[in-house]
Amino acid sequence: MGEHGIRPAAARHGEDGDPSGRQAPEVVIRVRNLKVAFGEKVIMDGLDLDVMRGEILGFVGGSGQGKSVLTRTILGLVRKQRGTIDIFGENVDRLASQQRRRLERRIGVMFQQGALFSALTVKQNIQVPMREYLALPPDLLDELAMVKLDLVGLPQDAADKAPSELSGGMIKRAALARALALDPEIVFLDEPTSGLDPIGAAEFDDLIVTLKQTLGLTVFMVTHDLDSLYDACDRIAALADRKVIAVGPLATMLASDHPWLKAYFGGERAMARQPAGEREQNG
Ligand SMILES: Nc1ncnc2c1ncn2[C@@H]1O[C@H](COP(=O)(O)OP(=O)(O)OP(=O)(O)O)[C@@H](O)[C@H]1O
Repeated sequence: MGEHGIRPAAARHGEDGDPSGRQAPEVVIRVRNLKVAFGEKVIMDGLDLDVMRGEILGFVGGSGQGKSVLTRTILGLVRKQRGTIDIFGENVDRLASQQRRRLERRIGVMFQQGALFSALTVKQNIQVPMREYLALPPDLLDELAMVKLDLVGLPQDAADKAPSELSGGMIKRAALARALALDPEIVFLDEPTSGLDPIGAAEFDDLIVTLKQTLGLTVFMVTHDLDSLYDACDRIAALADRKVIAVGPLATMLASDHPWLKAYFGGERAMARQPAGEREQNG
């Protein structure tokens, strides 16, 4: 265990003892037997989920099933009734406030619709987490914000614009830049491509895949977007009946007998995405 209770990345490598040199995939988020309820209304009960380092996990489920609630529970924004949540191998309930703060720095979040502060410029928005967690002089903060803009493919002149002056796609990118402000290891994206046209959505998916490949980012992405599930996600987890009912690569979803998954991945839009051979097998 590291000095502060959260192990540094280097210490995690080479400790699984596989003589072939292969490492077992590292679980960075482990949720077990989770129960969340609002009063009498139980949203999830007995929910288990693992998120692996370096993967893009797509999280799907019908509207109102609790995808956002699960995200917010993992982030510590919603109280759970039961269960454990380990992040980077640490039970989040046992973290002292200093450790909790260090953990927060390792996680970036992009809420639905971008949720930028409308009174701040793009640059100031990106600097919000930096100001909260880093004590850096203003010129260095400016430089860092420019690096983040570049990372998400926004032009430098977007820095001094207000969110209201940006297109939908640019807002998403600015929000992603803010989520990446502290060089997190995990990012949570809540419906990142909603409201984008298909080309903008595909470009955003490509960006996420590139960031995963270049930064080794782990991505937890709540999405309804079939294209993202097909093109960007390494694995998919499906929420229904208050639990994760299936988790695995796309093939696992396509092979599932669960009625919701059959309807979702076997619907007309989904079938149009599949190559003819797969369509026959799954139809
Ligand atoms: N703070 C809260 N108090 C009471 N009920 C809540 C609260 N937050 C969420 N809920 C309820 O929890 C359920 C799950 O909501 P959630 O937003 O997680 O669904 P979702 O799967 O993300 O849906 P969508 O795909 O439509 O965004 C809903 O019935 C919602 O009304």
